[in-house]
Amino acid sequence: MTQSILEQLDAVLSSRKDGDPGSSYVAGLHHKGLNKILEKVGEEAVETVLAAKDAELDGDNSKLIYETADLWFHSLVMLSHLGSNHQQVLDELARRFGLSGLDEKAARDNQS
Ligand SMILES: N=c1c2ncn([C@@H]3O[C@H](COP(=O)(O)OP(=O)(O)OP(=O)(O)O)[C@@H](O)[C@H]3O)c2ncn1[C@@H]1O[C@H](COP(=O)(O)O)[C@@H](O)[C@H]1O
Repeated sequence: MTQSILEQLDAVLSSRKDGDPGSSYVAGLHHKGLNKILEKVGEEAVETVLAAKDAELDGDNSKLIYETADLWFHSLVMLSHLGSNHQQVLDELARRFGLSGLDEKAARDNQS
């Protein structure tokens, strides 16, 4: 089975918990600890907000996409550091989507 990019990334992030902080950025973050990771998440969140404002002004979303990738990446490092992973977030979103999502699918299936 092909692994999604998030599954592959989670596996790498997890493996970096025992990695060499000198040769791996993620191992370096794990080594520095939760406060450093949270600092990065906060920093990337601010950069994402600023990029969204710029995107609204100039109509170019490329920096916004780049910064959002940085934010997602550091959020995944945070989850990994605390023993969680992306799948638990997807499960939570799926739970919220819940019945309304199933209704939409049923409506689409009925149309086809
Ligand atoms: N996807 C990423 C990724 N996205 C962003 N970053 C890093 O996140 C940092 C972004 O923070 P900044 O822009 O503030 O850059 P910085 O000034 O270098 O950061 P600080 O010194 O302030 O901490 C950069 O150093 C980026 O290289 C990433 N570093 C690694 N990965 C992936 O993570 C995996 C493991 O990486 P290593 O642990 O380095 O092997 C690899 O598969 C990589 O592809």
